[in-house]
Amino acid sequence: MARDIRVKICGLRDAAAIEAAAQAGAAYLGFVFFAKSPRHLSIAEARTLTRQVPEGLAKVALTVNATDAELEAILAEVPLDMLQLHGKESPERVAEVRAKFGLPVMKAVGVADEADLPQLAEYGRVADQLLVDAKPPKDATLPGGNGLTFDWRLIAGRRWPVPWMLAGGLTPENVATAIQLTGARQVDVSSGVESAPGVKDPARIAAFLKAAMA
Ligand SMILES: O=C(O)c1ccccc1NCC(=O)[C@H](O)[C@H](O)COP(=O)(O)O
Repeated sequence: MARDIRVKICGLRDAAAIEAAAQAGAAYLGFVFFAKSPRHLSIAEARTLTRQVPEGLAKVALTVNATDAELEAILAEVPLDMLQLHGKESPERVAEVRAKFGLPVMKAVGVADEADLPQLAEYGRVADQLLVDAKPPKDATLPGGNGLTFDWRLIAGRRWPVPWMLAGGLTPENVATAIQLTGARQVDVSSGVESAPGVKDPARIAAFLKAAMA
């Protein structure tokens, strides 16, 4: 029987990948606004690309410590359904962005060990959703999209007051095990469905969705 799992494909940069994700049943598409990322889109590129997203898929803007002015500039041009805050935004900043911009906010929290878990409860009080991601290494250039997993047993059976999504090093090969171990109802992937950094592979996108939902 098919599982009712909602999948987010993050870091989309081309129409073929959007089509593959939509056809295979993705629920969310992520667009990265972070200049250091190989998945970065300019506002003009994002405006063009988001026009190709079929009705019903949630378009998520991923930002890192963005200022109000940066968020305003994105939202003035690009039709979006959710903001993903993937930097060091405090719980107060999450609440402020949510109130100011009127969109649901998903806060990413990096997990490496037990000590990282209280943050999830804290952000769960102010965000609409949580992205439970692998913590980036100290010397990483990117705060996410690094293709690293964390010990899924750390969050097995844990629940937070808002919906949450599992991320970090997921692939078509390991996503079913990750879902089984953690009880996640939503999963997110970026580098695990790429053929090179920033280059999405439509076949791997389809395989990921199939494995997540099987
Ligand atoms: O993907 C990026 O380039 C990125 C850049 C800056 C901040 C966050 C970024 N990605 C965040 C995501 O939501 C990824 O999908 C998530 O971290 C999982 O990535 P991966 O381990 O590559 O599947």
